Amino acid sequence: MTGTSATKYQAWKKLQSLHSSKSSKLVLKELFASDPSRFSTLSKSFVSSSPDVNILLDYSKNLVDEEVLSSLFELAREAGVEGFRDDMFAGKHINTSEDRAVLHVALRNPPVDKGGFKIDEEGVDEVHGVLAHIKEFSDSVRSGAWKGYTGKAINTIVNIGIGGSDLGPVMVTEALKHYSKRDLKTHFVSNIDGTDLAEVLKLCDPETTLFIVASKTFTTQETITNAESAKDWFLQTAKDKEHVAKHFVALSTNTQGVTAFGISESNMFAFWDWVGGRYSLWSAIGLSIALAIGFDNFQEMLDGAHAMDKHFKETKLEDNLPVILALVGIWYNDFYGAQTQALLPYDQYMKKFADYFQQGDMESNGKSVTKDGSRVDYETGPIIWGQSGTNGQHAFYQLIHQGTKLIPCDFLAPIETLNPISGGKHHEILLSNFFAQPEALAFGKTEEQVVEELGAESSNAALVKSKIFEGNKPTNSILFQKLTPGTLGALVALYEHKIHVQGAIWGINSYDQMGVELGKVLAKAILKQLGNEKDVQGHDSSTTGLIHHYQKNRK
Ligand SMILES: O=P(O)(O)OC[C@H]1O[C@H](O)[C@@H](O)[C@@H](O)[C@@H]1O
Repeated sequence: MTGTSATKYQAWKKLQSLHSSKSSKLVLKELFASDPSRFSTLSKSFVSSSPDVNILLDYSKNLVDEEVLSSLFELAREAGVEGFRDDMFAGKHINTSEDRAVLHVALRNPPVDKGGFKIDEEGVDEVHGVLAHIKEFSDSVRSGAWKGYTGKAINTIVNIGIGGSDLGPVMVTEALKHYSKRDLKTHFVSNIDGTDLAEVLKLCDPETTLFIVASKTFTTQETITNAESAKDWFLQTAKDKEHVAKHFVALSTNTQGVTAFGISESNMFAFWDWVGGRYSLWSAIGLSIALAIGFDNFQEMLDGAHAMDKHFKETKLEDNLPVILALVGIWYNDFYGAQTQALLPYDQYMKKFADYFQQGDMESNGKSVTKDGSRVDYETGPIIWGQSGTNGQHAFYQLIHQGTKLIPCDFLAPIETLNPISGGKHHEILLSNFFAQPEALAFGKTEEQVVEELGAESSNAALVKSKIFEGNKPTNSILFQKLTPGTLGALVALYEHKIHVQGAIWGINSYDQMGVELGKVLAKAILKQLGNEKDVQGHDSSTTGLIHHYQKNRK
């Protein structure tokens, strides 16, 4: 069961021996040649009618055969993935180190009488009330009914937050820009570097700007400092503190912190400790999303995620998209020694998708002890990276094709574009690349092909070698109908559940983030010492030397 060291599972041992005995025989060219129905066997669809979502996952271009796949599913069963999944949906405290439930699925759960899951946990029955508050508020700002302190409507939103209180809204407002209200500008300030806030404030008019202070804990140094500075900037013009109420709202679980900051409770949108920061875009943290794209679109995104939740909860493992993605990922991560996983959306709107899942995946599964406190003796979470195609093709694909590292890639693309300019020509070119890259990665180019192509020049042996593509590089292809709010919701939930399944198999706690603490504590201690050289105490010679160098040279 979860918390167990993964190497103890029989299926894990079996996979190790399968890797030793047959990895050299898992050659995509041969696997495809010997099985004409490989694509139809190893591709699965997720279909929802409300909202309308259609996602095809083709995982046939992976270095797996029937035996490997069935052992991977055995591993999932042996590790108790199904029970652990059900525990999450039931509100059990699967975040053991913090003794918390993990209920981002409750944020997109319809009422039980409308087909929602029954979840018992404090706060769950408040979810729809907060959604109603988000609707009421976003409708009133978008319609112009909400007025700033001089009676003007709001035309600029500034979300101040960091990590999970920033990355989700940033990714989604970009991904769903097509649906956004263009006369309402949305900006995001996250970095403590004053440049971030200063540059955004240059674009704002205090009379027409609404600041959203987004922080689960309301103690995060970057966010509180940025919010204080934004308030000072606002009051330089507005003068009267009473006006803050019209221009500042808060998204938080910390009512006391919010009111101490000067934001009234009626301008606070609550959420609960069972919402992890990196899983919070579905909560009040999504207020900037609802403002940008309207509440109906926000709701459709929640519904798309819920449809994926149902699929994850109710579909047998062999047909379960998040489980399949998780298991093939584990095959490369733990048996082939792959260090990274690339996310490559062929949709410009999804250009922040990989950035978003850097936190989603790496903060969740970047752990090295199991839930029962033992050091793992296997690899856990992969390094997530990527960017939108075809830009990546002209930047880093060289290394994926011909470098020495194994980089499993997920390719994602919409069948229909939202911008069919020039008669759809751009989209056809984009998709031809989406189809070509996984094909090239899988099947490569042999020496014979290169020699034939080069003709007379083939006497140059080095040139021939440089043009060979070894191939056999694994990919998943995810083809969805169109980038609608519902589809985006389903795609994000797909990857969330992939992370959950991998964490369950590795026996780690995917829902705490102790690793972000130490640096924060040290920075606070150092901040107190920066004023005076004499105060710089308790550090190694490198850190002391760096601080002294700064102190001597600052102006
Ligand atoms: O919303 P908050 O509380 O400001 O936290 C912002 C971020 O802080 C830390 O980096 C982590 O805990 C993240 O998971 C979190 O998203």
